[in-house]
Amino acid sequence: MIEVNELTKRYGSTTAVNALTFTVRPGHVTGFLGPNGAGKSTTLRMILGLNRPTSGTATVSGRQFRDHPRGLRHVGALLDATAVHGGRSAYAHLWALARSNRIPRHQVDEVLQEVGLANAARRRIGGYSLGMKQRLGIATALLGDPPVLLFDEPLNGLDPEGVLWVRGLFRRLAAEGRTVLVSSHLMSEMENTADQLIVIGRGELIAAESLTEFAARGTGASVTVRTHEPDALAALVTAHDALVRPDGEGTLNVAGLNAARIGELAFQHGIPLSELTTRSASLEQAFMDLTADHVEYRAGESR
Ligand SMILES: Nc1ncnc2c1ncn2[C@@H]1O[C@H](COP(=O)(O)OP(=O)(O)OP(=O)(O)O)[C@@H](O)[C@H]1O
Repeated sequence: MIEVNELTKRYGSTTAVNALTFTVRPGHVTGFLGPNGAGKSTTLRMILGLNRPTSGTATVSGRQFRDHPRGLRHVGALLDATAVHGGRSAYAHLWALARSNRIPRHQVDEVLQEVGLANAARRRIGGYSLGMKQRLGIATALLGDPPVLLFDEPLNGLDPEGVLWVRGLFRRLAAEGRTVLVSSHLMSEMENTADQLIVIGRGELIAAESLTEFAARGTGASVTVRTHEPDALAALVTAHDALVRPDGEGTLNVAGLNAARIGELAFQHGIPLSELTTRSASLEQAFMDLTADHVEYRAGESR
């Protein structure tokens, strides 16, 4: 369990994290989402005791990280996969960490096997691709077999097979009863990865709910209607307060009325329809709508 309470971090006049409060429960993969600069990495670093909060607290299994004697056996984390000594081999890197955390050697072999790096373990990390470095970062997080795991943008640089593997791994770790927190700035990465979401923007909490609840927000759903009498249908639904946008030959995009009501109106007025399809807004769109007021940088605008 991770508990963040009124957590705040200021850098001079910049408030990176502002009175953030949330709980991450075991047994779930929790997505930690927010646009670039929202404060995700700063929050993760405070949970890990790497940054000191200006105020508030962050605890893991009820204790602040710096008070915990078990190190990597307490929390495993992947923060920046490229921040490793390029001259060492993956094996040497993991074995050094294992020794200093009193982790038995066989766990080095096990995690290398788990992440698919067993055959590359003796090669210099400097020659690794970004995807291989991400796998090594995940191996490092798993090394101490910890009950709580944090991953900052772990899908960066992974190929599609790697993404599928990571999703399966996270689900398995959660099913084992561990607490798994995964950050991303892309909803599309989280919708098949996480079952719980914490959404932040400009350092503040925007939403903490299940993916199902998030999807049910259903902002911006519209209906695509095809007919050979588009003008008559457009006039009809507009008279019932719908918004209509032509969408190609004989096709209208209608917002503000549901498909059942549009079908009923068309039937009553003798307008034949050849298509009537509800298009729910994508989760990505719902995420963008939700965080629109909290985006620090936006194309074509100065701050
Ligand atoms: N060491 C620092 N000194 C000054 N400002 C900082 C520092 N670290 C972070 N910030 C600022 O704090 C805010 C939050 O940054 P943070 O890296 O935590 O966001 P993020 O959500 O992880 O973003 P990204 O998805 O781009 O990694 C940003 O405005 C950033 O510029």
